[in-house]
Amino acid sequence: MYDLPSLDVPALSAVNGRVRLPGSKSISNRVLLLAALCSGRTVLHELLDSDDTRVMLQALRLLGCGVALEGTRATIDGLGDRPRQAQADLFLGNAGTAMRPLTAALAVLGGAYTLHGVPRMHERPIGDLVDALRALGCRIDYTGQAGYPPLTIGTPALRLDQPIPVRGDVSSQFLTALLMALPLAADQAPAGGIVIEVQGELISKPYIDITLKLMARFGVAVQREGWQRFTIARDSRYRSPGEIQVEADASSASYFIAAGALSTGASGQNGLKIEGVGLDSIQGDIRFVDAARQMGADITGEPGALRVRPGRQPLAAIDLDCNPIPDAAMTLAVMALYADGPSTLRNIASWRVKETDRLAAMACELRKLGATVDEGPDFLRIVPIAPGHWRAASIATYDDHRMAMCASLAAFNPDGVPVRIEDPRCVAKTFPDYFETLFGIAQPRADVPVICIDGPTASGKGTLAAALAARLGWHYLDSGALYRLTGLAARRHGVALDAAHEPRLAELARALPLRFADGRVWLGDEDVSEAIRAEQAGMDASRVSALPAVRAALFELQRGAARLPGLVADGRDMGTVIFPAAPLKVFLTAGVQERAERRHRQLQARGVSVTLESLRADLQERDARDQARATAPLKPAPDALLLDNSALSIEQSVEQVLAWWQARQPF
Ligand SMILES: Nc1ncnc2c1ncn2[C@@H]1O[C@H](COP(=O)(O)OP(=O)(O)OP(=O)(O)O)[C@@H](O)[C@H]1O
Ligand SMILES: Nc1ccn([C@H]2C[C@H](O)[C@@H](COP(=O)(O)O)O2)c(=O)n1
Repeated sequence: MYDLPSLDVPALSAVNGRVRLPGSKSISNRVLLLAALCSGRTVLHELLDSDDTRVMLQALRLLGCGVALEGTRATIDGLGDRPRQAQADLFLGNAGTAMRPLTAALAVLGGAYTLHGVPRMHERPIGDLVDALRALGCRIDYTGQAGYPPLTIGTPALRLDQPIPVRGDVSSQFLTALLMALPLAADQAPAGGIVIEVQGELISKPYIDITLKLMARFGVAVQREGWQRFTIARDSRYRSPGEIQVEADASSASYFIAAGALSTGASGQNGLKIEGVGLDSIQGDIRFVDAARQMGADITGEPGALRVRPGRQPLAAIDLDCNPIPDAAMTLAVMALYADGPSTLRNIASWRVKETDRLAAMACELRKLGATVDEGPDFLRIVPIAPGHWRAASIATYDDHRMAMCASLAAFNPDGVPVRIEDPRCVAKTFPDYFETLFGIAQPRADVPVICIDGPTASGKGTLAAALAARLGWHYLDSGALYRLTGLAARRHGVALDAAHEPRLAELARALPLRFADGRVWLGDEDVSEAIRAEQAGMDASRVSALPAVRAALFELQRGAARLPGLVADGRDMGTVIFPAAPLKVFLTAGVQERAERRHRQLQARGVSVTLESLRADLQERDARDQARATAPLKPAPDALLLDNSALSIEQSVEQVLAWWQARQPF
């Protein structure tokens, strides 16, 4: 996950290959609660690991459930045969799929509970659900603003003989919450069962369908009359199905379907396989496929998977009632930017009470990209952006995961402008590794951005480059480590480090069995992290690096390190030979005495005893060799910016380079 203030997504041209998506949020939190409410043990496979499921899991633990988590597999021992905690304070973040159903379940069961969340959760209405619960005898009080969390829950005196009215036109989660909670009171039901009557036109019906299908898996079959009347039989009781496989998230699939549809060029033609969710999904957002097809996407179903290829381009404009797919419809809003005319997304008033007011947020952010957008009370009309008119924009995400994921689709613009995503961490709500997943299958429209840091020994290149990479969320290439590893491999094989053995040394370099993992460097089975940092290893590296065949052998490996979203590379020839087209090259220097002292302090800290004088001499010898060699000598690229950091702190050097980088950005 990118835990950064912002993430710059370079312009993208295509996606291809295969992608496996995390589990559905809607299914994950429903099955977690159902597993908690039944007797026996339920094993949930491919459960989503995200902010919203984490708050649910923590709440279930506090209520007394057995919860064991192993990767994406959760084992839940339900409260049907375990003592339930009669009191608990439950923090539910911004998870509507936890707040609403837990409110209903605990209000029906009774106890002394407090339910609260992040400030935005306290702005998301829950009054219609609370009214319905109070009408059947539940005791619920608001501790803040009436109609909104936080809430306290007491012990009910249930009256189940009359139909329970609930509004269906604000959020379908209120009905879902009642449906999942009321089987807990089935033993007190009248002979005809417990009846729920929906008032107003029910929105987001497919989500109710998921609820009913999952309740049936747990042994409770609800009788449905249209979308107005639901009856829970008197003998209803939750029973564990034993195991449940959670489908991949159909809403998350929408971003990859859109990316596949927007792909251009040969690399996108083979398409993208989206694994974990197929056309037979129980999730309502699978209907996004129909909308995307209507716009021209070429989507085929495979067992448990979808395949998307670019179809019609530009996409066809649409005019659609998006009520059944409120979440995935946000993806259509961005696809509309690439259409052949204005698109209208209707019946999306529920967007206003989601993680943010999504109607206002989407309109505002699409305009930043250059679109003309009309925002109505319950619709958006989006005029596409003509090629040549896309603007590089810094997109605000409003702590809303879907805003961030939608915004990334603007990177497929034909003008090749990058897009900046503010607070990319918000995707943790449903898809913590969204950007890593996208970058893993996306092709950049042009070269991946690279910042080169070259300079003499101990000038601080590695320290600066690693810090820059962390600040930007980019990859980091320590090219010196490759020469150090080659020198070490040669010593291990007894090969002399001289020109007479150049072909053999090049062979070793080409076949280095290297692995970088968890900050450690491995050569075959040996952890050589310390060994390659010895001063002798630096000197050996300097020797083998003077040989052209060795340099040639390591060329492709270094070039291949330039991966999305960007690379910071440090060495001697990053700017001159490996990445000559890099948009920012820095030649980092410091006085020789300063560098010798830094290295001296560094070695002392590692417990290595060496004199300052000998270090200084070694350093000068190494620099002289690196500068004098015929191939790729150490020297600044003609377009490099010089940075003498003798009198700068590490942080000052980092800020300086970031300022140079930012000055080159269009945002
Ligand atoms: N601006 C700075 N001010 C003070 N100390 C620094 C500065 N930059 C780096 N250092 C320190 O200098 C030491 C050498 O830095 P580093 O190892 O990053 O240099 P390098 O150029 O990558 O070296 P090499 O050429 O051997 O790879 C480290 O201990 C680092 O913390
Ligand atoms: N791009 C590079 C990187 C390193 N070398 C050589 C020259 C150095 O003396 C030696 C060790 O590098 P360090 O780890 O100290 O950065 O490797 C090179 O020629 N080209």
